[in-house]
Amino acid sequence: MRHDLKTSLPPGGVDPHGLAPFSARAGEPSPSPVKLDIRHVGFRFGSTPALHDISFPIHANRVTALIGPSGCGKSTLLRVLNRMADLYEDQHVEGQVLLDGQNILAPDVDVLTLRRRVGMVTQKPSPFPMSIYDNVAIGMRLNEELTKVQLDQRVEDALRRAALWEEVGGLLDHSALSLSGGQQQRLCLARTMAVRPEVILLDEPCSALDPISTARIEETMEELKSVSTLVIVTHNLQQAARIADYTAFLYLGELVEFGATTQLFSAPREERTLSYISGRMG
Ligand SMILES: Nc1ncnc2c1ncn2[C@@H]1O[C@H](COP(=O)(O)OP(=O)(O)OP(=O)(O)O)[C@@H](O)[C@H]1O
Repeated sequence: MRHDLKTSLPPGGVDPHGLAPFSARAGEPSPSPVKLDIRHVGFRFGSTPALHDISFPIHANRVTALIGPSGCGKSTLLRVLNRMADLYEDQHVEGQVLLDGQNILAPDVDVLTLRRRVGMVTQKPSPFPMSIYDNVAIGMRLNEELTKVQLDQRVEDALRRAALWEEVGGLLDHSALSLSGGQQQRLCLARTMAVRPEVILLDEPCSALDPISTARIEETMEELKSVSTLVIVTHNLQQAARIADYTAFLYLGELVEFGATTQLFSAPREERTLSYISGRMG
């Protein structure tokens, strides 16, 4: 059942800690085509269901946030979007995900090509056991013909966008495994951005970052929108309200509500969304 909850929230939405209203983005996002169309997606680990009949659009050159309590299926849905979920044993997926109109869940899709178009930054950083430079350069070396100068420039650009250049610019030949957890997280972000995917999936990309690095990554996401489509899983509702154009709220594997972030945080249509964003659930 739908409720009009408009009158129960302050303008801009509520803070789960009761500190201040969310500083939600102003106004509705301007229209843009659908890049990924999620249609009736279901997912099971063996006989255990994790996603039920999820349908919503991911708009091109916009940021879409996936929010919801722990275990509601956010990461699983993200992994379906570039077929990383294929790597689970005994997994069952149903429905369709159309990327520019083509169903990426079809069995004949080349997943390596798909993952070049739809890149992912996982929740747990996974740097390769090689130098910092090679970690960022590896995807470009495999996919593009670049001169050394071009490669150096792209590595620097990706590390700058990931707010890591100032810390590692002089240590590019050091092992990536010598970096701290937060630095490794930013390195993996640089590695994904360096190959310029059309869609970037980010699973809690700021979970190990300090506020300054978080702010820089949020600026980068804003910049990346001109060339990419972004989907971000975040537990930080303030962050979703700040950076996302659209937000999807999942609960127990179901999509409860999808809409423009401004609307979802200031005038949620569903009682469960209100409970979650006001800190009464989750
Ligand atoms: N490899 C797996 N095998 C079996 N069940 C799994 C597996 N991975 C996740 N699950 C289950 O699927 C459901 C969704 O998990 P998922 O990691 O997608 O949730 P989430 O919303 O991303 O959680 P969190 O916010 O804690 O990261 C949970 O019930 C989880 O226990």
